[in-house]
Amino acid sequence: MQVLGEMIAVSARAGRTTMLWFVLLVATKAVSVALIGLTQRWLVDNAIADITRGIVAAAALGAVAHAALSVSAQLEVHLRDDISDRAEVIINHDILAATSAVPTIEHLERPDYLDRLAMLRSGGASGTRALAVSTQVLAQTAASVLSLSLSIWLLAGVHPALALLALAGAAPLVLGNRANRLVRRAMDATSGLARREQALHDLCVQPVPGKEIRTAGSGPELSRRARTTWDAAMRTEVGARWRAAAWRFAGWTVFTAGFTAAVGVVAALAVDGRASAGDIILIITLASRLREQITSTMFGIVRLAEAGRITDHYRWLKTYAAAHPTGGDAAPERLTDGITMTGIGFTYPGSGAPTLTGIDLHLPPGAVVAVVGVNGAGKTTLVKLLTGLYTPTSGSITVDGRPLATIDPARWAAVATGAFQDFAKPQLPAGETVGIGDLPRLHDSAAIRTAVEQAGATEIIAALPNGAATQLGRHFDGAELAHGQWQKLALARALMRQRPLLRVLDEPTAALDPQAEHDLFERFTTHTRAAAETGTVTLLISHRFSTVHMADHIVVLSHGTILEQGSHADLLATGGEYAKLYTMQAAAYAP
Ligand SMILES: Nc1ncnc2c1ncn2[C@@H]1O[C@H](COP(=O)(O)OP(=O)(O)OP(=O)(O)O)[C@@H](O)[C@H]1O
Repeated sequence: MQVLGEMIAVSARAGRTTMLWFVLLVATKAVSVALIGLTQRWLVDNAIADITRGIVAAAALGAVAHAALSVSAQLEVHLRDDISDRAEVIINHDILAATSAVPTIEHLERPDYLDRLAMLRSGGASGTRALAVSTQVLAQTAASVLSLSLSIWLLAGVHPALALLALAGAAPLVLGNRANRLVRRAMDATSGLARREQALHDLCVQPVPGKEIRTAGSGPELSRRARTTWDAAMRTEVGARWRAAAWRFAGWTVFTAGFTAAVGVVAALAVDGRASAGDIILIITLASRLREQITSTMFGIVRLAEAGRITDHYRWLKTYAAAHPTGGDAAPERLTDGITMTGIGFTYPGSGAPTLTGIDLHLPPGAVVAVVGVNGAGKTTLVKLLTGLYTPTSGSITVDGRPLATIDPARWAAVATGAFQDFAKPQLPAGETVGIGDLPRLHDSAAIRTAVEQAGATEIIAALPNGAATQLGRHFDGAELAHGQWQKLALARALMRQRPLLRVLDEPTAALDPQAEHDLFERFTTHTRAAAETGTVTLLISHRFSTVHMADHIVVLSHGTILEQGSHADLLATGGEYAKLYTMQAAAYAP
């Protein structure tokens, strides 16, 4: 019932008046078929009885019924598509809003969420279109049922046994429904495989991974895996389709047997003189239309079932978003006490082992804190918790003594900024690529210039044919940049907010050479200390110790726990893990 309510609500939002006109049209079409059968009977009976006025009236009424049928059939398609197009825009907007409304990114890494999103976005009749057209299909199906019922009622008027055609007619509906359920279940069961195949396919055909795949010569193996995955999905789907076809065939066999029997009954009645010539015409007209009426009813039910499935995913997404309410307190304007993590533990959803355990860490205001550790130690995960992209499984994070959980995620995001190792390459004009780092100043060219300068990207913009106005990226025939140049722009984006409370730099310079990284961080730390009145905490993750040693405080992570922490000098003096790694790297870089 809720699914039905959701379908109707979407169409009402797309156009209430157009929808009412549409319902009126399909009802007219449904009644026209019965009227055509009746007028033909009157016409024939009046012609045999030689009643001129009756012939004229039946012919006129028949002509009106035919005209109503063809006009409503034409307009029906136009109105249905018009409402569906508008509804589809609304649905897509809702999906995007529901996806981006969730302040954490957990859902974007959850397979069940991605499966539902993939099914919704699959396009065509099995995606959002199915929902967009659902109310119109509902009205059309109701009209088909009405038309079918009128036909059966008229048939029963000639002889009650002819009403049994309804039973025969129900067979394709019932068995067809069973067939559709089979196919639907198979499609749901294979959506994960389809996503896996798509991921393998993308690896082979997209330019960035394609380079690596071709050099390694792993293309044939990946294609083989994609094919195996595809075959497995297809086997399940094709098997289900064959079984569904068998059920449909059985349904139509029952109907054909019933139709043959009905023709036999009418022939016997005519021989006995209990049926008029008009009755015979009526029976033939209606019975021949029965097949079309049953087909459209069945087709309508299939599409409604599909729409129900899609509506269910759509409602799930909206409920998921609603379960992550936004709102909360304002973030402080400046930090006086800093950010504190107490007893933090974190396990990724669906993962058995914790990634972080027992993290106790104080990030003082105005400090530059570096986090080091081997790959997989949990550095990025720590950043995800501090920026609010994930919620800790245990423990608490406080900002100037206030729990981060009570601060509005959107307002916390507005005072945090970050540059990440897996940075985005927004294909926008160069200035906007940087400006989106602080939306209110998207077109503030002075602010953009400053951020670009601090990120050491001035020369990159200057070399573009139209400077900051140059469209970037190949998707839109724009200028393409080198990977490291894109990374510098990502860094500039993170610098758009000049006075954040938290600035996260998660290996944002991995594509730069060590000297460039060193110079950049020197500028950064100077800048952060200059902005001391805001108390900005800068959290820096880097594998390069020549950069790390500039930090005020260094945290060494290992297997999700803090191994040691202190200043560069303290840690060297302790002679622990940090001292070992630092000495090793210094020796490797020594001339
Ligand atoms: N989305 C995720 N779902 C499940 N596990 C994850 C996810 N992201 C990371 N992990 C796991 O968490 C652990 C820590 O990952 P994290 O990215 O925090 O490490 P890191 O120290 O930043 O590593 P690197 O230096 O390579 O960037 C890894 O074992 C990784 O497999």
